Amino acid sequence: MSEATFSIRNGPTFKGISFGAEKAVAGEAVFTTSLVGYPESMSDPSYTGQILVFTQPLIGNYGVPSSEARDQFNLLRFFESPHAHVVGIIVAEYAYEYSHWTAVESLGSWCKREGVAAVTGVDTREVVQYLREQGSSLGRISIQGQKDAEWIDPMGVNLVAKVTTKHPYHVRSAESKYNVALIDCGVKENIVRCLVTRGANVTVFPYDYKIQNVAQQFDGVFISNGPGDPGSCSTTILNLKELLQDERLQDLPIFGICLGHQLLALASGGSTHKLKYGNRAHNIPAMDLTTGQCHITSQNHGYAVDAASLPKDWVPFFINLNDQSNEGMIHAKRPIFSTQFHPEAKGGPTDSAVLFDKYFNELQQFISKKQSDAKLNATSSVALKVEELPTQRVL
Ligand SMILES: NC(=O)CC[C@H](N)C(=O)O
Repeated sequence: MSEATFSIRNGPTFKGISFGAEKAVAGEAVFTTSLVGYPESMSDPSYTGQILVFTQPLIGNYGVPSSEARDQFNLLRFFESPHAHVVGIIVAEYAYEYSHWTAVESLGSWCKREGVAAVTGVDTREVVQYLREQGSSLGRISIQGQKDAEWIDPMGVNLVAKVTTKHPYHVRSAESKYNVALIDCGVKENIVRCLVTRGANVTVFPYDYKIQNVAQQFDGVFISNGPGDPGSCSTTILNLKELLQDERLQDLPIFGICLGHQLLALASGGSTHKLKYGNRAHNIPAMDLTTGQCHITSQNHGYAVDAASLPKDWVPFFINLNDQSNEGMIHAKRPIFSTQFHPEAKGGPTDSAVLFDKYFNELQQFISKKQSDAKLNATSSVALKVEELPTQRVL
């Protein structure tokens, strides 16, 4: 066990003990107030390049489940992607002893295998007070006796290109009632699961795939979560712009989550901005502006859509009841909507799973319309043989 320090650029330094990979790392320091779900958060590709500070003081007490176990759809049973994406974690008290029926190893041993630096013994209350005042900052973890890592701002890097599947893959549902094209900007496994368990075969495409060329083969398009600044995803934004403008696809259902929401807003002519310190928690209240109902939501984002920038025909769908930031948008005439929060949860509450049901109602209506409308039955410009694709993400 080595001594380690966590430093914030132009800010304080905290001394602690390393319990993960003994490796000097640097990234953006952000905090989450979620109480559980560290395997899910750390394997969520949206955290790529970040040092995650947990405000929950005791972390590691239920160990880490198998990162290989898969369900009947060949999806990872316990993780949101096959690997950890945070570069480091900071905790107040690491639980060296762990116990849970799903645990196969300790958090420390998983961090070591995954190359994630981990520091315990830090006053995380003080870290968060600093980050709340100063805003998200660059951070680094140093290990005694090792050279420090250079400061890195991951937001200046095309992180989506790092985490997207390298080739299209196909996940088959039991019923095969619908066919959904998913744009993978760093998709969480449970988003794919929420689609296949409702009867959709899901074809997952790399983030820069010309989705507009194959969209006619599908009953709906889905845009995933993902890391980094939405503004740096220009290829996806251009593809989405063409998709939205295609006359033949005006009835195509589209659903976007988190980065997917931000990209849809940018492709429609709206704008985004960086929040002071972001929203990362599993209990953030978001109000549905169409019903007045409040959903308790799972969140992990540093950017937000400017509601006032939304062009004509788009209306805010949800609003954050803590900071009043935009939490979603809905098209006034077309079956398109998106949310900043995570209706798929993992971790977090499932209050908003109903939004997947809304999407599936729209897929069903689209299929019925296609059957009675010859124009929409036009064949796609690129014939894609989904049966020949691999069945899991290509790293
Ligand atoms: N979870 C996400 O998709 C995050 C979106 C984006 N990277 C942000 O930080 O705002």
